Formats: sequence, structure tokens, C-alpha cells
Amino acid sequence: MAPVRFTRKEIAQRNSEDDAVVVIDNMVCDLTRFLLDHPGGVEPLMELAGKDASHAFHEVGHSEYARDWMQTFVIGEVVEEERHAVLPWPPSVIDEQAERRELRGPVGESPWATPLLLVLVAAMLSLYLYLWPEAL
Ligand code: HEM
Repeated sequence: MAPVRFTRKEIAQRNSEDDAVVVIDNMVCDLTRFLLDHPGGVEPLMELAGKDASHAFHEVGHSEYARDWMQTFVIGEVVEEERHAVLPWPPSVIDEQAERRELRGPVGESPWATPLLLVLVAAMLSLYLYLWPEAL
């Protein structure tokens, strides 16, 4: 069965505690019956009712469990022409990428890294020979 499609204008009207709908990653979620069960409280959900909550949802760093739970509230999707780019998921993918960048460090990506290393080795060798000329 084809999923139900909603325009962002239709969603914007569903912003009350009796009818609270948000968009997360282009999926339309009816959170009306979830409001009181949300571990993060009613307030953050009501602030976003009728709106696109994708950014807020990801920024909180919701667990995979929360993500799976969220799927149970999906009632449809945003019409094709009004969809936004979806953020990568799971966050571990983002974290791993960030970690790899951190491991590489600022020098790892610099074009000066290799010449600098060579100069350092040459300087150390000269110092060594200067201090212990008999080593030759
Ligand atoms: C269907 C949508 C949502 C589901 C199923 C959901 C579920 C959860 C769950 C299970 C937690 C506990 C921590 C975790 O396991 O990640 C949580 C915490 C929280 N959520 Fe949500 N959430 C939803 C939407 C949102 C939205 C749209 C916001 C908006 C900002 C939000 C804000 C928060 C906050 C602030 C916390 C508390 C974080 C903390 O104490 O560290 N949630 N949520």
C-alpha cells in the first residue's frame, strides 16, 4: 500500500496537545499519544509540534532504541517535492568519521607534513654528527 503523503502546510496545523505531529527525516510522526511517555518530556515535543524536528531529534543524540521507537509513530511521509536532505544515521557513522579525522590530526592532512619530517630528521642527524664526530 502506498504511504500517506502530507504537505508541510497540512503538518503545520497539527500542533496541539490533542494532535501533535512532527516531521523527522521526511517521515511524518504522530506523537499525540507519545507526549507523556517521552523520556525527554512533553515540552521539547510541543515546541516542535507541526514542524520539522529532524535537526533537534539528531542533535539530542537519541539512541538507536529511540530511533526504532520513533518508527512506530510514523503515519506517512512528506510529499516528494517538499522533502529535505536526510542526515546520516546511525550517529556512530558520524562519530567514526570524526574520530578518524581526529586520529589523523591536523598534520596528517597538511602537505607540509613530509618535508617537515625530513627537515627534522636531517637536523637531528647533523646535531648527532656535530656532538659525536667520531661516530663517522
Ligand atoms: C518519535 C520521536 C521521539 C522518540 C521516540 C524519542 C525518544 C526518546 C528516548 C527513548 C529518550 C531517552 C534517551 C535515548 O534513549 O535516546 C529521549 C530523550 C530525549 N529526547 Fe526524545 N524522542 C523523540 C523526539 C524528540 C524530539 C523531537 C526532541 C526535540 C528536541 C526530543 C528531545 C529529547 C530530549 C531533550 C531528551 C533528553 C536527553 C537527555 O536527558 O540527555 N526527543 N527521547
